[in-house]
Amino acid sequence: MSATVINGKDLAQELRNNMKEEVSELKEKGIIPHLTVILVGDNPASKSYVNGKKKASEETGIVSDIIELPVSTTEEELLNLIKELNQDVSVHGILVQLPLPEHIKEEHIIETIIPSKDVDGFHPINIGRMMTGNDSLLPCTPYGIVTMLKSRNITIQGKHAVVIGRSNIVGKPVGQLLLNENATVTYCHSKTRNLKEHTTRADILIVAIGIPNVINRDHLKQDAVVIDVGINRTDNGSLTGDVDFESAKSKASYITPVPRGVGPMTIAMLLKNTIKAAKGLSIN
Ligand SMILES: NC(=O)C1=CN([C@@H]2O[C@H](COP(=O)(O)OP(=O)(O)OC[C@H]3O[C@@H](n4cnc5c(N)ncnc54)[C@H](OP(=O)(O)O)[C@@H]3O)[C@@H](O)[C@H]2O)C=CC1
Ligand SMILES: Nc1nc(=O)c2c([nH]1)NC[C@@H]1CN(c3ccc(C(=O)N[C@@H](CCC(=O)O)C(=O)O)cc3)C=[N+]21
Repeated sequence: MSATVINGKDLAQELRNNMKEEVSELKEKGIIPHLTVILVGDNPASKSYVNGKKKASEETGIVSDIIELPVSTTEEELLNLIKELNQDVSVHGILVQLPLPEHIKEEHIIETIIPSKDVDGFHPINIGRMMTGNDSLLPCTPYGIVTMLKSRNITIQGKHAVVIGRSNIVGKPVGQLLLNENATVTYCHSKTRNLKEHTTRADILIVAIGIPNVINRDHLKQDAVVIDVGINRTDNGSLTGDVDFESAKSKASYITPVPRGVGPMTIAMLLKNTIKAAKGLSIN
């Protein structure tokens, strides 16, 4: 038996097709959904992600602009730009691409974005609302993962979900969303002892580490659902996940590939959040 592959690229395309209609309905009411992405410095990987976001936005009719700033930009300058965008009624979503140069404190930036325009879902207000189960803009990668599971009617309730990774942008919030969906959640990280003892108990295994191919079939329970969040660039320039795909595929029931897995879903959820922000659905 070999796992069913959940193709995030195709699902993201399907979602974008549906969003096109929603965007044209908004436009008829005079609302043009508008996302502004800020990129500080010239990290090539960040540039490539940001361009992917712009392309996907435009496909759905969302207006998207990229503000590119030099690496020498001060924290104060960036904060002032965000405050201007917070006030600009034509802008519905603000995304500051991470990571930022070392002299800029990420939390200062994230906390300055008005929660109603925080389409990344990283502001403590949005995180807090997610934790309390209230309406919020959800972090895009976790939201994309839950959407992928639901698209295949994979039951989350009552399942044991094991998350490897506890970053603020992926690991922690994906565990919280799965808990909100009534999973029993275990978090693992770099200090976890006997990782395999935990992972082999997972019905759903979420891998968000950032080390190529460290998880393989020996880490899995038979027929586990495996979601690979990792994006690692190999020496020959291609992308690979944190999961050894061929090995894991031979034991899993469902698996996501890299590329064409979680990555495109992250962008689709960003667009969804931008539309939600444009509708003014989040009360901040
Ligand atoms: N597909 C997508 O849309 C996205 C993909 N990514 C990718 O996902 C991966 C993770 O990203 P991110 O969460 O930002 O990364 P971070 O580096 O912030 O976090 C990595 C996590 O993995 C844990 N970890 C590291 N080594 C091990 C190990 N040997 N065993 C178990 N746990 C370990 C760390 O533990 P500790 O906390 O103890 O240090 C940490 O919690 C990266 O490859 C990134 O590129 C990220 C965002 C979006
Ligand atoms: N403020 C902020 N928000 C983010 O959401 C954010 C960020 N900063 N910093 C970096 C990470 C990473 N991330 C990805 C999004 C899409 C793909 C994606 O679409 N990947 C394609 C491949 C793209 C390619 O070929 O380069 C795929 O996996 O198929 C990957 C990674 C968002 N991030």
